[in-house]
Amino acid sequence: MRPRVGHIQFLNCLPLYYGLVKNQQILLDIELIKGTPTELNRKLLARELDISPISSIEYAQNHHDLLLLPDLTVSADGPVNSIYLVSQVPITELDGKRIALTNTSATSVNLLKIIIQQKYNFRCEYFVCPPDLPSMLLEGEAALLIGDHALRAFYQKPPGLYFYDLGVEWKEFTGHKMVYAVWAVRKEFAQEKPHLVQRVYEAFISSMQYSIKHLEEIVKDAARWEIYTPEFLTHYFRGLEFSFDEEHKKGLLSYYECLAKQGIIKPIHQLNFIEVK
Ligand SMILES: C=C(O[C@@H]1C=C(C(=O)O)C=C[C@H]1O)C(=O)O
Repeated sequence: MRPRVGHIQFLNCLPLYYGLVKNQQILLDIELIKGTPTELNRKLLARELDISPISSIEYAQNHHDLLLLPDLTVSADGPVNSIYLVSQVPITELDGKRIALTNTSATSVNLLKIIIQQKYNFRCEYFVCPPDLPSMLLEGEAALLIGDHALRAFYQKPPGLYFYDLGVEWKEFTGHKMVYAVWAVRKEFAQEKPHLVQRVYEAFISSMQYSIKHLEEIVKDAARWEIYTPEFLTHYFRGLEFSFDEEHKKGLLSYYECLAKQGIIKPIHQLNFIEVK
């Protein structure tokens, strides 16, 4: 059976997908399954996927069953430009209010809870719903959107709303980079088929390297189908980081520490990676 590999169906992962498409052979040798982060999180744990990008919190919650792929994340150093708390009042007036959370996210909904409680010292009430801004704001004072839903909302900026980039809030609060997604493989699969994991890993790494060199080409292709200007897309992609270096590790462990402090996860101090050649 070909390895079943997840793909986040947001523009933020287009640079990683783009290079795979250029490498036609790998697309014949894997089954690529698209979904939102929460769909992919669920599928990897349900053994419906073998390797996938998942929400970074999901690794912390299931690290006994998973291994990380080195050198790959979806991260940002400050502004991420596609994770917004959209509010009808300034953020400083949100204490005690209801906040709608998109059902597509796991990392960012918990990042928001950290920001609200540990940075602002507020208590809010949260409810989860599909990412539709008008209906979210009917019931909530503010709404959290991620990925393409957040990008679109920001681009079309309805009047009278305040937009808070969670990457900026996190950077102000901790001084760290923020890691939103990591690539993980089920431990069992990695033990049984290390050569396949190596192959998929190499394909993603060369895809990432291709994309960094050919950003203009990706923007041009994407702009044909999207509402955004090429300048907007270039700025968006340039703000994203796909690597996993020491600074990303520090940022990720600091996020895990904040989550544990708030009782959302059990403490985790170590990241376990597959061995690659
Ligand atoms: C940068 C983003 O990061 C995403 C946010 C995720 C989450 O909140 O669980 C998961 C995967 C990432 O692709 C985004 O969606 O805009």
